[in-house]
Amino acid sequence: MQIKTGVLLVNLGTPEAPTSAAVKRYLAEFLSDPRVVDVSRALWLPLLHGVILPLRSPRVAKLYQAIWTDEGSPLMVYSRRQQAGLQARLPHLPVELAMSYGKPALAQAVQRLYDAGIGNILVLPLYPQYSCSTSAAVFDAVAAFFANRRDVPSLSFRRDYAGHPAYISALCQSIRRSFTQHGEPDRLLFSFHGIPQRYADEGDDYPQRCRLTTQAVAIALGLSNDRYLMTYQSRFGREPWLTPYTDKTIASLPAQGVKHLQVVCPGFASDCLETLEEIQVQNRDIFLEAGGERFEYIPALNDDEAHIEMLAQLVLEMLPPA
Ligand SMILES: C=CC1=C(C)c2cc3[nH]c(cc4nc(cc5[nH]c(cc1n2)c(C)c5CCC(=O)O)C(CCC(=O)O)=C4C)c(C)c3C=C
Ligand SMILES: [Fe+2]
Ligand SMILES: [Fe+2]
Repeated sequence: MQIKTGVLLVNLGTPEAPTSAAVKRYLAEFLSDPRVVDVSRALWLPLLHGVILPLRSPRVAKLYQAIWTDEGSPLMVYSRRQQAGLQARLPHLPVELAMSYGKPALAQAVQRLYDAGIGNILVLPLYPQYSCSTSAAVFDAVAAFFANRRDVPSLSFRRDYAGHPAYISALCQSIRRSFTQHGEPDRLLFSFHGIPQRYADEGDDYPQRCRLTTQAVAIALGLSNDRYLMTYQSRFGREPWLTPYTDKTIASLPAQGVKHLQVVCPGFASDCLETLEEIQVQNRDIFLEAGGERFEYIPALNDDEAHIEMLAQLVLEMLPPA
């Protein structure tokens, strides 16, 4: 009998509504994962529930309100479109979407594949650059689902796709489109979500994976070193995160003669709070207030045809030989 294969697409997750209560539920689950915040539970959980969630949830809910669409949170809207696009492209393989935090819950998505008699699961985290705080959290959750079961299926886990030619080419297409539409900027800034510097010091190769993507795109676009920069955004908490920081760098650029800036965030498969609000609103303001003149944010790959085709290629590469 032939073993049936199914695909599990996984992204981070997002609140169910742009309300303080829904954001609190989402952040409570997300920030309780030791893969995300690894400090001692005895110290962290009282601080999280007593201080961080009550203060942060109402503030962040307002930010979500600013980007919310009629169809819901952008991250969920684009993730659903990616699932539908990939399912249409690969009609013979069931494609499930799961979120690490919130809904659709990963355990339920895996259960659906399990109930459908899938004996081979291809797990594709939608994080182009591996990090212990994201991709490894997906790995843990899939392993936890099967921890108490007798019948574990075959599993393939795509660690990341930071230098995959189809990913680099989809990014280049999107950047070229922006250059054609707005003209070539003085600088192209590649901004990636940050992680604590300590995680990298302890072995997370995320910064190397980000550099690989940036260099591959810069080479493919023929950009010389003085035409682009790479930074890290979305810092959380007090300890040092990867540098240089996106906001500080952007604030310093106009004084160096950079008046026209374009920003691309290759680490986000879908637009979300961190791109649509932090980059497109907050960092645009920082640039203009520092004397910049033109700022354009280049959208994430979202449901671009080239992105769906790239996801299909990744899945086909994971299939066992016929
Ligand atoms: C607390 C530490 C955090 C680490 C480490 C972290 C890593 C990390 N995150 C993403 C992708 C996304 N993060 C998003 C939101 C977000 N991230 C953190 C914290 C950490 N992220 C918080 C607290 C939040 C929520 C918003 C806020 O309170 O500021 C999102 C957007 C979700 C959405 O609903 O739109 C994404 C996507 C990556 C890729 C990454 C490590 C490489
Ligand atoms: Fe994050
Ligand atoms: Fe943020």
